[in-house]
Amino acid sequence: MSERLLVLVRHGQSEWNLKNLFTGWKDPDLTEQGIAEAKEAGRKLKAQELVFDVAFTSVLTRAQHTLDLILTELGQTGLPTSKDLALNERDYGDLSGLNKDDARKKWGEDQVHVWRRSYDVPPPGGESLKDTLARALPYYVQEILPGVLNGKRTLVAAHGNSLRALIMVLEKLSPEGILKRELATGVPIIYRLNADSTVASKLDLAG
Ligand SMILES: O=C(O)[C@H](O)COP(=O)(O)O
Repeated sequence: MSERLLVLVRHGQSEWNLKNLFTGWKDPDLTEQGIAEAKEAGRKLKAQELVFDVAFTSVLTRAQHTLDLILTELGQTGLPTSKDLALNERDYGDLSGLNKDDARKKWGEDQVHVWRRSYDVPPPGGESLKDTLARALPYYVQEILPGVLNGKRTLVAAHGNSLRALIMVLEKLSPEGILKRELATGVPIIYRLNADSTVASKLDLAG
């Protein structure tokens, strides 16, 4: 029986994470720390003796660069990889490029938290987590999940909110449950699925 392996990893720290700017669909690369985090993610996956058959990432540089660094650490460069906008970060709309602390000063702590973590309240001109889920979930169901269920060991390098959307489905979290869920940069989460696509086991490689 194949193992139905699905590993999710958020990209390493980006230049705009470091500057504390809303990023969304803007396309900064990784910082030195982000590069180190991605390499460390690769080393952690290697220590778990994981080998992959396919990879998926977004069309944004920070996720693709993270994937490249992980695959290099694993000695698996050249792995068949699909890149799709469906896995992009949530579009932060008019907030993109603004400093998160400046936004809190302007709109208040609570409003900014609602924009960043609520399920269905979009930031001005941008996507809510629900909107993000509406484009990430069909891609997961149609492009990623069938391979996983057929034994293709799968690595997904994407973004805080596109992965929160998938995690909400995988872990059957409520809108209240996902509100509190934070994803650290460069920390792989290893899922093994049952044949019915529910989660059989989960291992978070934090720390
Ligand atoms: O797009 C961004 O700004 C970050 O990647 C994620 O932002 P968040 O922590 O506000 O969801």
